[in-house]
Amino acid sequence: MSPNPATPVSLTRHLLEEQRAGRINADLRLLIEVVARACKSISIAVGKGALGGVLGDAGTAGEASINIQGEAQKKLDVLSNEILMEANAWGGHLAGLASEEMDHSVPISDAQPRGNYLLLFDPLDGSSNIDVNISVGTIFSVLRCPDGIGQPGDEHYLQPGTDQVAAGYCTYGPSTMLVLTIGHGTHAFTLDREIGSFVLTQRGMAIPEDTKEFAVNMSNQRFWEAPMQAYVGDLLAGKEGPRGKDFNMRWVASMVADVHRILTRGGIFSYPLDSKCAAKGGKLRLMYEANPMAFLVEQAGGAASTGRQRMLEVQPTGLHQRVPVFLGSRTEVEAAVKYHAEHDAG
Ligand SMILES: O=P(O)(O)OC[C@H]1O[C@](O)(COP(=O)(O)O)[C@@H](O)[C@@H]1O
Repeated sequence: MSPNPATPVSLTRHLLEEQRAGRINADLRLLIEVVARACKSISIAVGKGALGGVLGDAGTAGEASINIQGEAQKKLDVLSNEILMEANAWGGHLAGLASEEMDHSVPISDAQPRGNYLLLFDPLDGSSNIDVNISVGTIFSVLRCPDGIGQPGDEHYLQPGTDQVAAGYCTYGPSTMLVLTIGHGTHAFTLDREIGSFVLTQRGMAIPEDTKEFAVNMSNQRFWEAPMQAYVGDLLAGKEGPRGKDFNMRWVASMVADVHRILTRGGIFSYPLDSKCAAKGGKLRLMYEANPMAFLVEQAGGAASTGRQRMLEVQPTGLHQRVPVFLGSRTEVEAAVKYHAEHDAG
């Protein structure tokens, strides 16, 4: 439902109304505001591009800077991580933070103001698209810090996605948009650059049940498991095939952009298990990519699965754990899961 443009609702007002309704407390409300402000700074840096000297690889003297994922970091990966760390370390709402770009979580020190939440984030998603001016984004997830834990360690973040109290992403594209859930629907805010604040532009996003659009990196097809080969084979067979309808394909290779399209008009996004990433358990990370996106998608009436399990019920075993991902329009995710179940049933 599109809000009344005559009375724009800022993110601050929206969150205050949620607090008045007893759906969020002041600490979490202010934490989300801190993350949103950091995303505004990242949006400015991304928007400057080459003019800001932020394109290209991080690292010095031709030495690439490699992160815990074994990936060469981009300058914007490092800058975005620093912006989020700095803003949140002094926000006063956290006990600790964890990032795709850092080996281990970082507890808030006694010298800094502390809170009761744990923040996990992918500071800049879609890194392969940074230098070619295609939409990228920031993804975040918020958990409670277990009671009585002064200095949280990595093990305290290993909570299933159902324990998230908030999740969101910010996409840096033609416009900068923040998409957010606190467990009462999924809502989209657009950054009004003139006034410098996020304004509610879509309240209660709803993913269509059915779809004719799928998103997957088809170049990995030969590495896929048999059920995934069968599932996509039937999509490509179109209306002459067992699915009885034609499907279109899209792949931006920035999860935030692909998921935003799906939250806006439906579809299914998948990054399945393949023999290239099988040893790692998948390509995408559970804690700061799959879980926050799954929470947003479910709150918009969609579904999210590993292909074999509801994503939000996966018990995490590692901070940078990877999982297969299927999310989007409910009936289509159920269809993909059914191919895996039938295959596994032999
Ligand atoms: O390069 P591929 O195989 O198409 O994978 C693209 C996927 O990898 C990602 O870029 C991984 O995220 P990072 O850029 O944060 O590492 C996703 O955004 C995207 O969906």
